[in-house]
Amino acid sequence: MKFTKMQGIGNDYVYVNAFEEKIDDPNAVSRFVSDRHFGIGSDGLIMICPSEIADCRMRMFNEDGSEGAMCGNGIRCVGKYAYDHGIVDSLEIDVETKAGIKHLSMTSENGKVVAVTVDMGVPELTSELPEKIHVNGQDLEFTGISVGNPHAIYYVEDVDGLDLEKIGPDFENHERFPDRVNSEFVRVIDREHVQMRVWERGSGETWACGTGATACAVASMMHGLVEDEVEVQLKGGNLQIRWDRESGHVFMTGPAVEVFNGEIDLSALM
Ligand SMILES: N[C@@H](CCC[C@H](N)C(=O)O)C(=O)O
Repeated sequence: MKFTKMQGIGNDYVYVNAFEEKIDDPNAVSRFVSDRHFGIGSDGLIMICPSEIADCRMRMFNEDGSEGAMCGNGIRCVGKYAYDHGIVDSLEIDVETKAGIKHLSMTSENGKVVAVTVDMGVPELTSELPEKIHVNGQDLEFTGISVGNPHAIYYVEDVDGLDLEKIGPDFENHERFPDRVNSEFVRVIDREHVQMRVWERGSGETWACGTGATACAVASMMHGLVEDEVEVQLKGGNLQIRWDRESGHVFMTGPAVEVFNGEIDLSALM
């Protein structure tokens, strides 16, 4: 199988051009290629597929093989791949996802895409503002936001000090979230900057999460903690999030990078 390794601020996926490649069992392929010791090494698998209603379609799979409805860092890389590899010839494109069609506005340098702004749509509050929860032996408060996939935002004083490998699974699998949840741990730095770490459903701690950063920014805006345009600082870099309250749409801007191309033998899976 031919693939391209790409990353958006350290949230890395194996991308497969499904206009040319066929994958019979993407869940198993995702588990196989994601393995950082026996596979390629990634947070999951993303397929760039033909679409009947948009310029292309993104299917994303977490490291554990589960399919996600939306991926903020992934969709920026899908846009870059589609433009740089000639699937589209416009810097303004629509990408079909399981969470609906997303519009991408891309910026290029020397004919290659370097940054992408994604219209993430209208976020939805999925909890009380905030809601109490007993998790990991503590009484905490979270704010639930859906941007096509589910997020729970927790405000903490010491983001760097959290042992996410230890506590993450309790947050992900809490009974309040029957479909599991992506969990964001957030510190407000000032009215224009927040720091965030994420424990992703299906992939564990990743260096960044675009939908998570969007949800965290929107929660912070709803709580009146920050302005309507904010920089979210993650382990792998920064994302700009802007909420246009008039239309309700939220926009995420960040880089997209191609790391290398390769070919992998999948016969071990057959
Ligand atoms: N890393 C992604 C989110 C991937 C999907 C998520 N783990 C889920 O299962 O909902 C991002 O950048 O948004």
